[in-house]
Amino acid sequence: MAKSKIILSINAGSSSVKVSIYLSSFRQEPEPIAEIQISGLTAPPPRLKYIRGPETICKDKELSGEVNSQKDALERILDELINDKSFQAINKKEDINVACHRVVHGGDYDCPKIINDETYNYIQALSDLAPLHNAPALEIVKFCIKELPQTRNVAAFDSQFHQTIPAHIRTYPINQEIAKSNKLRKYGFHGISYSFITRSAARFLGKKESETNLILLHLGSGASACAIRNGKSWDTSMGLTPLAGLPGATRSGSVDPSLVFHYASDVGKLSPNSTESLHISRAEEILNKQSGWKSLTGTTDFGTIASSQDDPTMKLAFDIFVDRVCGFVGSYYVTLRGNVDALVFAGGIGEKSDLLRRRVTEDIACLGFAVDEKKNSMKIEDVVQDVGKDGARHRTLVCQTDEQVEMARHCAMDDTLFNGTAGSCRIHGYVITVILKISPMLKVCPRFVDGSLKGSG
Ligand SMILES: Nc1ncnc2c1ncn2[C@@H]1O[C@H](COP(=O)(O)OP(=O)(O)O)[C@@H](O)[C@H]1O
Ligand SMILES: CC(=O)OP(=O)(O)O
Ligand SMILES: [Mg+2]
Repeated sequence: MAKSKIILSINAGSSSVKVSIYLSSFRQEPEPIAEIQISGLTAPPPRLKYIRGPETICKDKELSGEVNSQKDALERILDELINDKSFQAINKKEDINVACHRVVHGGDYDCPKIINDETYNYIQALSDLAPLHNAPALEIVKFCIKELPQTRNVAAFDSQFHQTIPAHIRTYPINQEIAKSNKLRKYGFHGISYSFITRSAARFLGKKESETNLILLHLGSGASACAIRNGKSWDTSMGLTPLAGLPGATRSGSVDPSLVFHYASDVGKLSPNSTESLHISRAEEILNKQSGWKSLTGTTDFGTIASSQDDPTMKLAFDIFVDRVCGFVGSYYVTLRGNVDALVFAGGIGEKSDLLRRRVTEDIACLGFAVDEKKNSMKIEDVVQDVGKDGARHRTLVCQTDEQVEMARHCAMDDTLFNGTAGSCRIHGYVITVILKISPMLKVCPRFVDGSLKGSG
């Protein structure tokens, strides 16, 4: 019987870093032993929450100036875990066997990969297509490779779940030669979350996943919608990048593409914040980082917007969100031909704002969705909770999504990720030595290239 391993699941979102720690045996459900997160990176001061087993160690501690990026957040999280003498599972860095990283843009990858030279470079090349996510996630990967040399690093991709989107939905009506050579298509994101929600909702409904049709809403700092047809992604609102579709904390969501040319004369130029690892134009920077709730209201916290509806500015932001969300629900209702087992709300806003759920369901009542006022205003405590009105044509659910456990599951269920060979990685001058398990994989997988090991996941 193989030894249990400690898996660290690292979810670097645009406004938070959430880390869950699991004790895991091969092909068993990972057992959660602690979770720790730093949120509010776009609405300082950031806040720390740490739960170990049944104990809440720290609920909502304000952090002073030292945490400014996702990498800072992970550094702080690791310090907290290693210095917690009561946390027996991790006494030293070497106790962490696998670090699984949420990487938003995985291009054509359709499954998680061990991070080695090849996969690292592939992900880095996609950084410009997920400017709020891939570069910060890679900073975290780099940090782990340097600080946790004994740990196997795995990347799980938000885009991998959407590889099933059919050609007529994922193709943009542009020159197809250019589209193919530049890989311009709809990729879609939040897929790790959608995979968790689909499985959880199907189980809740007592249906086989492969027979379940859902409209899913992951509404957090970044927000998107997804149509699930027979358990698989059929359409989703984000596209080539996570900017498309719904507005978010700092993102505009979809706007007329020509808007960019009318915004200001210099927005096409490279932003001063462009770096070696991320080339971003002023236009992309404005639409990704200086739009959305921040530009409309001054806050990125949708909780504040929802609770300030007497203020016309806050009301406008809220109404815009309801309008755009309803637009996608209507569109996905049609693309699923009305075969919808449930509408599911998830993500920070979807799980916490009963007002948003009520307003959206009121506006799509013509499709047969309705929430029960009492059920909808109750605290969401289960993984999936029914908030729908008895007798409504379609069910309405809330799912407390868990991207970290979904990633840990990938690692626990897959032989290569859990037991396989880890490739070493040479990044920015660091040559990282790894636990190289002498295995049959050696024959087919890794090859030495100028001193570093190039392996495939
Ligand atoms: N009570 C609340 N009502 C509405 N929105 C909330 C509430 N609490 C938190 N939020 C929103 O949830 C967002 C975070 O969602 P989350 O899914 O955790 O974000 P991330 O995209 O960083 O993963 C915050 O930006 C905040 O706007
Ligand atoms: C893809 C995306 O927007 O992720 P998040 O909501 O975590 O920022
Ligand atoms: Mg998120």
